[in-house]
Amino acid sequence: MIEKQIFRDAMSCLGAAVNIVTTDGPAGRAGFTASAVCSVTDDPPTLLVCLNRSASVWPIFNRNEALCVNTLAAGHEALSNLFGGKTAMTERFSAARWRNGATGCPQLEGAIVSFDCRISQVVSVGTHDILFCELVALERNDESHGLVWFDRGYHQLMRPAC
Ligand SMILES: NC(=O)c1ccc[n+]([C@@H]2O[C@H](COP(=O)([O-])OP(=O)(O)OC[C@H]3O[C@@H](n4cnc5c(N)ncnc54)[C@H](O)[C@@H]3O)[C@@H](O)[C@H]2O)c1
Ligand SMILES: Cc1cc2c(cc1C)N(C[C@H](O)[C@H](O)[C@H](O)COP(=O)(O)O)c1[nH]c(=O)[nH]c(=O)c1N2
Repeated sequence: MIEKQIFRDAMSCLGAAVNIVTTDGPAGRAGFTASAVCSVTDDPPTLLVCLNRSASVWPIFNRNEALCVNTLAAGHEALSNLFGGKTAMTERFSAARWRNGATGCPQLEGAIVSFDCRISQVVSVGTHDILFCELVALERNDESHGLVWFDRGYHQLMRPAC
């Protein structure tokens, strides 16, 4: 069996977009930073998000049946740290501007793209739940530069034309 630390060190070699995943609904509002997000199928358009069941936000996502994946732009590093740390939910949300999407989940103003989704299926694997998320609506912002989590740090990605 490969040790956990060896696995994490190897996974740190995979660059990934950084996202703030939000929810709102009967259990209230919550959000956390996630790099474990990817496309599953385009028919129906579906993403997946991996959420640690020990996270404080887990019961809230588990009860609400919707979420929004807000992909962060260059300049969002501090916001990402806030949603990735042990900070109070009011402090996390007061650090940025939000609007409500079609599902009622908070959409981050200035996100590169926001995927507003209904959670269609949940599969538990080890410590995490895989949330399969069917797209309801999306909002794009084609002007901002990108942000990637690679080698345990943030890296800005510039658009070619800028
Ligand atoms: N998938 C995740 O749950 C995940 C992903 C990235 C970061 N994080 C958390 O953010 C913090 C900082 O992470 P880091 O990248 O600086 O260093 P790290 O050594 O904790 O993680 C390195 C890489 O391993 C993977 N990873 C980390 N924790 C994991 C987990 N519990 N389950 C599955 N994969 C995991 C991720 O790809 C991560 O980028 C840590 O607390 C980490 O647990 C969690
Ligand atoms: C860059 C980066 C990327 C991720 C994370 C952190 C950071 C900094 N975290 C951890 C997650 O954001 C963190 O556990 C919670 O925000 C902490 O919440 P509580 O303090 O338990 O509310 C995280 N957690 C998770 O379950 N899935 C993920 O994909 C990621 N990815």
